[in-house]
Amino acid sequence: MKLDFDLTLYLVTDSGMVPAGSTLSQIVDEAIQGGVTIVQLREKHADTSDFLAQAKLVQQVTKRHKVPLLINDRIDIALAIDADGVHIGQDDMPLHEARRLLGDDKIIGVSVQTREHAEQAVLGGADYLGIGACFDTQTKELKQGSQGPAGIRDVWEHAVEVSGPRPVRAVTIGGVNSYNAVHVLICTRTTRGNLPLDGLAVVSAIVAAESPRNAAAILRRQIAFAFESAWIARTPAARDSIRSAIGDAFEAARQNTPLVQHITNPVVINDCANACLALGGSPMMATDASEQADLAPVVSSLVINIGTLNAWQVDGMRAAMKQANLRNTPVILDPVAAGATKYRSQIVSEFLKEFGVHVIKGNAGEIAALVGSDEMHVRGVDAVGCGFKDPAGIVRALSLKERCVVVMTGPVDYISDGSSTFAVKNGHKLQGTITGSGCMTGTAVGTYVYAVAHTDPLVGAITGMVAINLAGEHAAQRPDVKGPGTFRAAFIDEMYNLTKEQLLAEMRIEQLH
Ligand SMILES: Cc1ncc(COP(=O)(O)OP(=O)(O)O)c(N)n1
Ligand SMILES: Cc1nc(C(=O)O)sc1CCOP(=O)(O)O
Repeated sequence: MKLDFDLTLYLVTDSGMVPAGSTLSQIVDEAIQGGVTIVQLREKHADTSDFLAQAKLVQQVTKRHKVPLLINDRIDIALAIDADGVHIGQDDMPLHEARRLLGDDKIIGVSVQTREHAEQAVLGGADYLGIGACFDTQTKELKQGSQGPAGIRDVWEHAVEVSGPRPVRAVTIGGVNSYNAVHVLICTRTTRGNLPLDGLAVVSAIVAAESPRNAAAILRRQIAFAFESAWIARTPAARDSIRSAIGDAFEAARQNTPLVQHITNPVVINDCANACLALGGSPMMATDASEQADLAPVVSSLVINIGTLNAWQVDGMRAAMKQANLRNTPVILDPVAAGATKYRSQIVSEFLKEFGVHVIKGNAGEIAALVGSDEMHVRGVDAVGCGFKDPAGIVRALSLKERCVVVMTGPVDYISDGSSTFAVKNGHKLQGTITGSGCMTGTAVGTYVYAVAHTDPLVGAITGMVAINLAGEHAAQRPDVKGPGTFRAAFIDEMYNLTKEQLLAEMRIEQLH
């Protein structure tokens, strides 16, 4: 009978990374104690006798812990030590030959890079797939480059589709670590059925870690978080109590004073800091990469605004998002003028590949650029065009593509988590006459999203939109407001003065999906 196996945290070894004074067997031992559930011995440069000797040593450890041991590429070594199975790549022995030699009781995993590879492996009877490469890696030279979580999802979805009622099992590999583990597992869930990968495969994140045991334990914690996460695809029934949830999120900010860390542009930095304070948050505007790790433990949410992008800001943004992702702190991305220049488009696409972002907030032109629609465009920082035929559908499509909540601002704001989509019809046209009102919207979302992010970032995003738009309406009605200058000050005042009762009585939201 085939051994039951658990792919949750899959350690692939590389003895070239073992630090002086340590042995591979010790590392495997520690890693299993930290939570590794399956081990693959991968010796790319060892001759047969060294490989065999290493395999025997590592097998003593895996047997002691009752964790399966697979052998990379070498069926002969697997047979010699009676390993639990093998892992083979596209250039190795064909699956049917490996199966013939090993028999049905052994585990055979196959590396796949494309839908076609996945289909062949599934139909050929692979026990699991190793889909790669997720990210760039220092561990081996990649023939085809990395696909990012969205590319891995595409292959995984196809594998699930062709494997019928009992989906094949799969992990992804390549550049995976504790910082990006949650992002990878959330972003690779299938669109239909919301099916996650079975786990993650890593080499350097454990073998080269200072403490393989701690590294494995942190990875297990992150994987468990991702499996339990409700960040996407909630059921529409959960929306019944949306109004009271919005009221609760609004109040939570006033009670808990979330620390909203911004890396934003100098044009709006002061307005955003004041808006955050007025709504009940505590603004932090630290931009340097070197201080993000120290700040991260106390940050409630992170707002990344690419308004005046430059290389050192990008470094700070990367460092901050990496830390936020490790702590599962909500990240709000404002892709200002994405689509206006190649540089911005490229940076945003790299960010969305590498980091988990929980809310994207943009105007119609920015959202069009991210979703790949030519119905709207960006001119400078403004959206131009006649509008989307189906704005709610566009927002939902981007949400499903990026696996996050998407807010599209405009005369009507559209907000979707891919499952439910809402229109927020509050707001005043004077908001469009001052610089920074869009950026303050990102701040508002960041202020409210923290409290509910782990259960429902959609609620936090809608709360931010309703609160800021009501403040705009209230400010515009004031007799002392004569135009953009007086509106700007009154806008902050009305954020400060807004009450939960007003919010609940005056919000104009409509559920569209
Ligand atoms: C779990 C897992 N997935 C993929 C691979 C890569 O295997 P392969 O394509 O055979 O490349 P090498 O490992 O031989 O460099 C893997 N080893 N494990
Ligand atoms: C062994 C291997 N296979 C890959 C694939 O894409 O199939 S990537 C890879 C190396 C993964 O190492 P690390 O976790 O250190 O990035």
